[in-house]
Amino acid sequence: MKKARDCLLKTFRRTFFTLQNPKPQMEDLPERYSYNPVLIWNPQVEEYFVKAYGAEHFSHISKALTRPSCYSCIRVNTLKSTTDTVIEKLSTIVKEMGCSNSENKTLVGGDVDANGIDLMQSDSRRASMKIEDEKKPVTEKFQHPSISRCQVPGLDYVVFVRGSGPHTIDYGYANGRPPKEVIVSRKCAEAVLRGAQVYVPGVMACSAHVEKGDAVAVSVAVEQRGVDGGWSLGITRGTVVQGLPTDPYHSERNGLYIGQGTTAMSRAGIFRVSGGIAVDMNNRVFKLPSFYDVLEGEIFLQNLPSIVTAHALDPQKGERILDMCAAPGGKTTAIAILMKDEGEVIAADRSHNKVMDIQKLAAEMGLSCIATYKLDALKSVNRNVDSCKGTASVCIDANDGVVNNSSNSMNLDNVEPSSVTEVSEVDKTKMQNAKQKMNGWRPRNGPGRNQCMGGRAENSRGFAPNSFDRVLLDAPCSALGLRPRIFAGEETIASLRNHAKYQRRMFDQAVQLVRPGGVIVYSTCTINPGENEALVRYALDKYKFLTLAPQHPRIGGPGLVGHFEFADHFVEEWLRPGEEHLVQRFDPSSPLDTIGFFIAKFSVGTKDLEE
Ligand SMILES: C[S@@+](CC[C@H](N)C(=O)[O-])C[C@H]1O[C@@H](n2cnc3c(N)ncnc32)[C@H](O)[C@@H]1O
Repeated sequence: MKKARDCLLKTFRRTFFTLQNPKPQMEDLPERYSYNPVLIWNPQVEEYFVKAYGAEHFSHISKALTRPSCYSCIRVNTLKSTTDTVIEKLSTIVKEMGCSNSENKTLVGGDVDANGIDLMQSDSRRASMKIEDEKKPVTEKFQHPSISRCQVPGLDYVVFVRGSGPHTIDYGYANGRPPKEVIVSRKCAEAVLRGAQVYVPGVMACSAHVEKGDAVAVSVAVEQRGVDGGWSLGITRGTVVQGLPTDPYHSERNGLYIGQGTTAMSRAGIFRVSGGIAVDMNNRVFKLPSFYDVLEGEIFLQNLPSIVTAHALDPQKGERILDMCAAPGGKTTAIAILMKDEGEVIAADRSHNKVMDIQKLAAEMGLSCIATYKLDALKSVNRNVDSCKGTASVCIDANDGVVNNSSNSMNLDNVEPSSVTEVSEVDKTKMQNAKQKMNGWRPRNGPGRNQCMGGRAENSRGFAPNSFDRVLLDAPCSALGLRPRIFAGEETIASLRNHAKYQRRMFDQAVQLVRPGGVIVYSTCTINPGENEALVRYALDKYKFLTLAPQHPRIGGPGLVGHFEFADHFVEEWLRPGEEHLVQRFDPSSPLDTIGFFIAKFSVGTKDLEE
């Protein structure tokens, strides 16, 4: 009887186990061990975007968002170097990295953008360059084939380095034996797809018996809808992966393998230590050369649309420019370089640490026309300094501990006597407090690294109305244009509308700060028309003295014309016919292969007639 029961149990276990853990079919494997994600959206947001773009176009955008651009875009600091020199230096670096030309060519998208502009030198041009090799200048001879100069007029200081992908990777699945695995968080995976390594905090789960030096297949666990309707990651950090369907998120991780790497520590180490590289990614689905920490001060890695934004602002030498949401300073430094470091670029941001980042970048790039301030963009206007061209601010200088009230700490020589703000008793007390605080901090902070403000960011209390020639509002946004993105479910219609409200309030401040005859440029890195075209509609309808201005260069596509009616009957108005060609919309699914981005440029007419 017992024998029969044992036998039955055995059969049951075998059957049950097989059902639970079906042997993977060989034909299923390429699909499982690949990178082919489907972006998850909130259903109402998806419906809204399908209405805006059409179903087919939106599915292309969704797909493009899951992948990184096929090239790195590098802006040369023309005040410190030349494009030729940078191309030569990068060629040496890329050669040392061992990137072969054939690899770099494989899956790179088209070179020609929607407007027919050849962004990079075409293959035929490269081929003819080889024939002409003897006659070429020295730089071109040393130019690596994956490196090219931007062909857009005015952007010849922009350099592209091609990457490649998606590559099919053999993860070593053999005879029903799955490879050792590491599962990482989504944020970690997105960084890896951009070229980063897997760091310890990003590892969620790992196979048993993983030792340092093991080859592992790296996949990503993406948030899933919970019973409460919210999104969560249902993996306890440290979970053991067995390569079986009983593993957490086993089926959900089909097609979410981002590459193979070598563990830099054992499984026990990964979950014991708090930092460091966990997996050295040496076989990636997307291969993009990483230029982190390379040619510091000479180059800046920046998305092409961000570079174009600085051009759209068209800053002129000697002008006073405000960058309202400036950190980490990519566009601020691009603007300062276009002004040949002559004039005044005020870079403000809400976050103290981020302001420090701008200072550091400006110092690295050797730019002295940039003054940084900690300031909430929603409180940028200070009517109490209306005769003043500067800012009412509490200046804290870590180098000498002196705390003063200044109108322009960067360049007092340029400030007219009438613009120096009088110091009230309240301000004096505040400054005294700040000074005491500062003295307490000084020993810890040491001397500052920035040429003007030392180790602390200066607090601004706002700027006088009409005190800037040009204002850039590169607004905080839903960032739904950033790539690569593996998950987009967190944004709802309500959260998208909140971003739009916040941006309108900031824009209202920008309008007050720019002088009549000046320029405002508004930009976002989102594909959401509510934060783009709808902001333009709001601006043009509310401020009759604003007009859309043409932008140069213009390499993005047209904006969206029309409107959308939400379930609560709120109607969101976009552009009107004729306006679409005055804005630039960078579509991630276009051959330009950039992030999703939007730029609008406004000319400011005579305000007093309309106000
Ligand atoms: C899109 S990023 C700016 C990127 C920057 N322009 C660049 O090119 O490097 C938006 C910035 O807005 C800042 N921010 C968000 N809310 C703000 C506010 N109320 N006032 C000022 N800055 C704000 C964030 O800290 C963030 O650095």
